[in-house]
Amino acid sequence: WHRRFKQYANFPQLRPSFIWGHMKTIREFTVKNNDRPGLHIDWILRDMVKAAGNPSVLFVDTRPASYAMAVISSHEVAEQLSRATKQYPWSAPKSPTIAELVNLVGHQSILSKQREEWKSLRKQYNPGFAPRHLMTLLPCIIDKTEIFLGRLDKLCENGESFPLTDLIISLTFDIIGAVTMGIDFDAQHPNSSRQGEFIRAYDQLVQTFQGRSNALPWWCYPRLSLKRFILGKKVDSLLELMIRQKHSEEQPQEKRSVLSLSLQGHDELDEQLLTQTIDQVKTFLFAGHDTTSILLAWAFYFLHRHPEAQKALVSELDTLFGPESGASFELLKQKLLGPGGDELLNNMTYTTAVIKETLRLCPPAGTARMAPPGSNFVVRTPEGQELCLDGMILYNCATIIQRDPQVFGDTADEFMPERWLGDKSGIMSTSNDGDSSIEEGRRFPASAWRPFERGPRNCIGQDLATIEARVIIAFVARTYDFTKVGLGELKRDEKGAFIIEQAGKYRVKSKEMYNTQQVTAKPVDGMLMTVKRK
Ligand code: HEM
Repeated sequence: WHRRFKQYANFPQLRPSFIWGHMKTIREFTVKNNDRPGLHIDWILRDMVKAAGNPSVLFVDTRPASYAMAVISSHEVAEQLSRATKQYPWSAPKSPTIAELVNLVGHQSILSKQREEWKSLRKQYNPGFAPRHLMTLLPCIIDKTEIFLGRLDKLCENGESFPLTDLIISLTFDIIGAVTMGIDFDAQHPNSSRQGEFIRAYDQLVQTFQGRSNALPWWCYPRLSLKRFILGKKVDSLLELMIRQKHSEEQPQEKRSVLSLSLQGHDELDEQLLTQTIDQVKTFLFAGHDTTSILLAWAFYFLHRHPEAQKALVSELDTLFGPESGASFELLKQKLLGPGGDELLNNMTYTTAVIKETLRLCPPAGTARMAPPGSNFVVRTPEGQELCLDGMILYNCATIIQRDPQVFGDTADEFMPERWLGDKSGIMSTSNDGDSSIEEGRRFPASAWRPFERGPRNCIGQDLATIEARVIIAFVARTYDFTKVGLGELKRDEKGAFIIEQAGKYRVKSKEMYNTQQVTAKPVDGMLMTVKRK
């Protein structure tokens, strides 16, 4: 109890219980939100931070079930964790809670490795994410998008509602499968029972994470953990077969795929290389499809809800690609793959602002770090307090940070892509490490937008994700109209028209959409929609 009531006693916090720390508080705040079952932990933490008077660091004690935690809700403090420092040249160490994902990403994953081991992996895979190389992936992205459009057309014909996130997950999985391994997983096969064994096993594995907090240890749910373990092993053995096959091919075509980069320079595929490769491939497959699909599902919902944003987006696409390309897949494909295609993509400023604003409001992922006990890792809060974070899990809560009214003003909770338009310095850039001030050409401090996190351990796939998102939006936004069904459905007046409320958005019929936890933050009902051709 010394630790509970002495070590972190000076930290801003809600009143802890003698035995359960803040576990009971979390439960109380969860119950207060029981009209939103399965609500993502970020929203519970947001309420707790508000109740504590909005401190930039909130102490949340989840011992004995897990660790003591510092919830970071200020971009200035978040930046002190993610930047390179003398003490931590590659930013503060990753949190041990990442071990919960071991069946999904493996023990050797680039996500969890530290120091030199991580650095050499990052160096190994960087060439696969260089901007010039990414542009060579455009034909593949477009081919897979064509299959997706075919699936949307079928849904237009039958008028049935469907979870948009699932449909996009199959698309982004097909893309990342091709990019990572040079393999066509055919995840978009219309008949799911005829999909390959790998896709089915993988899907079952991901399902075991539904509705679970990643912060609790495996022994809190032993049966589920066993199921995860078995499915994880099955996925590994299927990947092993594919990797062996690729290794035996004389000349891999995709020289910069994650798989080729893993095997480069190795004639022998020994056990160590095999395990290492399986783990990296698994990591990229997961990190590379799930988050991007969440981004797109929310982006289409926001556009459905915000008619002015939808109009501005369509107008940009018409201006850049020509209005006739809105109804013709081939024409748009030619423009994107023809000379100047990359420039057109780069000029999709409004589309990029839509992506940026979606990721601000609904960040699919975040980062958790840990300051080892005795490391004397001290941060300075904007309030001028110095806090030693030793022994704590440090959670940069992007959902809170990116909705900070001190940065984004009264409209912090509103979807307003325009807010990014005056921002001249590299609209998606997360590379100016360590800077939490407002530099020239920016309207907001760079560190206040961190869906890909920042610093040396920022997301390696961020440019790929935004290229994918731009291409998919370009093909979809002028051809299809999505309509939300169920939660977050829009209200109509007696003439059947949607009703505008303040901030230029349509009013919802009853309850707002929200995110739930499934490793990442996913729309609770999978974003149930119907779709029509315009
Ligand atoms: C909208 C899409 C995406 C979002 C929001 C996102 C977000 C993030 C975040 C927050 C991190 C830091 C995680 C941590 O510190 O634990 C991260 C790391 C990572 N992401 Fe992404 N990501 C996206 C897309 C992708 C894609 C497309 C790929 C792969 C092709 C990818 C691969 C990775 C990898 C390998 C890391 C670990 C990097 C390292 O530690 O060096 N991500 N991502």
